[in-house]
Amino acid sequence: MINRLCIIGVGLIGGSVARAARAKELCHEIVGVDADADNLRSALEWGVIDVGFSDVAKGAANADMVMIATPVGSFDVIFNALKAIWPTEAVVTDAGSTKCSVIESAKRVFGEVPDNFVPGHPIAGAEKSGVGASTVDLFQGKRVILTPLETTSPSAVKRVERLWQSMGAKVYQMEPAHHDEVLAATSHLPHVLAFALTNMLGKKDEQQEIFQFAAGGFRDFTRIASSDPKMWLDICLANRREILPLIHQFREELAVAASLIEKGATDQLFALFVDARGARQRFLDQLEK
Ligand SMILES: NC(=O)C1=CN([C@@H]2O[C@H](COP(=O)(O)OP(=O)(O)OC[C@H]3O[C@@H](n4cnc5c(N)ncnc54)[C@H](O)[C@@H]3O)[C@@H](O)[C@H]2O)C=CC1
Ligand SMILES: O=C(O)C(=O)Cc1ccc(O)cc1
Repeated sequence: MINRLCIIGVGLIGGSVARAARAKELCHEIVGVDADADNLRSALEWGVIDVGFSDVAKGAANADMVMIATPVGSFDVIFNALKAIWPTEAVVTDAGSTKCSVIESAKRVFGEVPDNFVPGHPIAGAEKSGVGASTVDLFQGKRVILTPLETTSPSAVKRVERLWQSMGAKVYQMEPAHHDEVLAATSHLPHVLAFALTNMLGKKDEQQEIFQFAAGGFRDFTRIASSDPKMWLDICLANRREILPLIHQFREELAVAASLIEKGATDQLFALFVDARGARQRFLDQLEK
């Protein structure tokens, strides 16, 4: 049982952790920290958190579990604010979408990554943000990746693992660099593509009102372009090393498709669609495992 759970960033993810922790009775008290006064007020009013602070150090004082759920570009600021009161007896973890950048940030601020800091990432979320979008069951049946270092305390890892498991998630461990490589392909690249496509069509729409005639496929493909711009700015900058080569690779794949369409290369174009459908089916089959 956690006594005092401190959540820094009570948005979609932080708010959902708070709601799940409350519902599953995982802690006695939930302290929320948020830079956005309106968001913090809502979290208090709705009973998502018990106490609210705008000051990181005040909020984290005396907590035995701290979860950082702010955009990855804010981690230097958060770690610096925590430095003066770094809770050596507590476990500190995070939910950031990139892991090498978070670890680098900890190294910049502390010299080395504290052994009670467990980097983590729930592979669950939505295109919405803020505490108003948080739900009690966001992590139910979802995966969470922890990327501990060799120096990370095994008991701290266990406590974070148990926290996510208690919220219904399945926990995996990965090397931080491997995490960033995998997530660049399955999450970061698709978001960049959705933003780019929607942006391109948005410019056309000003002249042609094309969105009026968009079907379900457009909605499916572009849902994630409604995601928070600040969060995705931070992710793209933090993991640019992995994202950029994939964008170049995608360009080549698109050029192949364009050339096959141009040539009317029926068999090859058909094979490309068959291969893509097969790959997606393999992905769907894996989700059921
Ligand atoms: N949205 C998603 O689907 C997922 C997001 N993540 C990661 O989780 C983290 C949080 O994402 P969301 O909950 O979606 O964002 P959000 O925008 O819903 O919530 C973030 C909260 O952090 C607060 N905040 C920002 N900077 C702060 C600072 N310096 N001090 C205190 N509070 C600050 C904001 O006011 C906001 O309320 C990000 O690192 C994101 O990459 C991970 C998995 C899924
Ligand atoms: O909205 C969606 O489908 C997402 O893909 C949400 C998401 C966004 C960022 C992450 O790091 C993990 C999950």
